[in-house]
Amino acid sequence: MDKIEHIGIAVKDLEKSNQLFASLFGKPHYKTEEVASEGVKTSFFQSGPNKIELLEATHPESPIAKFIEKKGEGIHHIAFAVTDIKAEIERLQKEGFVVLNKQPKKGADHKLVVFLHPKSTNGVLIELCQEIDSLK
Ligand SMILES: CC[C@H](C(=O)O)C(=O)SCCNC(=O)CCNC(=O)[C@H](O)C(C)(C)COP(=O)(O)OP(=O)(O)OC[C@H]1O[C@@H](n2cnc3c(N)ncnc32)[C@H](O)[C@@H]1OP(=O)(O)O
Ligand SMILES: [Co+2]
Repeated sequence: MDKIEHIGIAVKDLEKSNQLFASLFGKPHYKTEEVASEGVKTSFFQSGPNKIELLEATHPESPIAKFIEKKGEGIHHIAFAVTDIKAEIERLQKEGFVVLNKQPKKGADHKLVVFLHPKSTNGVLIELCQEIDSLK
């Protein structure tokens, strides 16, 4: 795992939170993207080398809707950049982590992604991301 790729924050109202974080960072988000397969609408902010991903649920069954129902708005996951997501899945399964999707799936911001169950990572939902362009 090379670096933190982004921190995901669950929000109820993406428009409102876009304004809030634009005033926090002093600049607007650089993109918004819907990921229908995840039931989310996202917006991304760049702050120096760091990225923040705001996520709003697009339907009640969305992981974000369930998270907010249970825990309210707040940090939802930490995503790490990896160079070989398939090798990482193998490695982490051998290490005993619970990989939620054995096949990488299309994420936002031009990435392939995998998630680890928070119960296997001290209660923090971990996402692994590989740039789609870097696929061998
Ligand atoms: C891919 C687009 C974008 C990107 O970056 O590219 C994204 O990041 S999309 C982000 C949204 N998608 C996901 O989160 C996919 C992975 N998540 C899941 O598969 C589920 O949310 C899962 C399995 C983590 C939980 O789903 P479940 O149906 O089991 O919900 P429960 O409420 O029953 O949760 C079980 C248990 O886990 C705790 N939990 C749930 N979410 C989180 C979280 N984000 N961080 C920490 N803990 C979490 C929840 O509190 C329950 O624990 P308990 O002690 O039983 O209360
Ligand atoms: Co994410």
